[in-house]
Amino acid sequence: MMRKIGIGGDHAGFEYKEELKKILSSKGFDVTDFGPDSDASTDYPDYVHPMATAVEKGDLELGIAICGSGNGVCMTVNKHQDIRGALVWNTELAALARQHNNANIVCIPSRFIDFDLASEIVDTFLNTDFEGGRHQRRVGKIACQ
Ligand SMILES: O=C(CO)[C@H](O)[C@H](O)[C@H](O)COP(=O)(O)O
Repeated sequence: MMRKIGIGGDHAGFEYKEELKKILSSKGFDVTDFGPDSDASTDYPDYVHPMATAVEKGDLELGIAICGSGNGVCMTVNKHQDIRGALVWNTELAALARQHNNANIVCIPSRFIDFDLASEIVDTFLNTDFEGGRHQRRVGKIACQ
């Protein structure tokens, strides 16, 4: 079965989003693009809130959020109760975000890493499993009651 992935961000993430979509589709992922549809200046919450909702509902397995620093999209998606968004700038952090934190959205700072690294980060994130065990206990304690 095709894995369902979301992608979204803002104007600063637009170019990376377009290239990542092509790569992911060619690898057989079912990619939903939440926008924006151009590099015109825009506001990342308008695109990544809907993506976070889709991940929360289970309509998508994982999400990719891209803005200039990665912080804006990360702050936004982490407002959702069942989202664990991780700001990631190398492949080791991408693996740890999945292995230890069961992150379900990777947040990428397009203005601070080159595209090849962003693509490697996404590949690592999508292909690393949560380890569970002691990490499950900790992840279970993240949510506010
Ligand atoms: O929200 C951000 C900072 O956390 C993102 O990096 C945005 O992409 C950035 O703020 C956009 O900046 P711009 O000057 O409006 O292009």
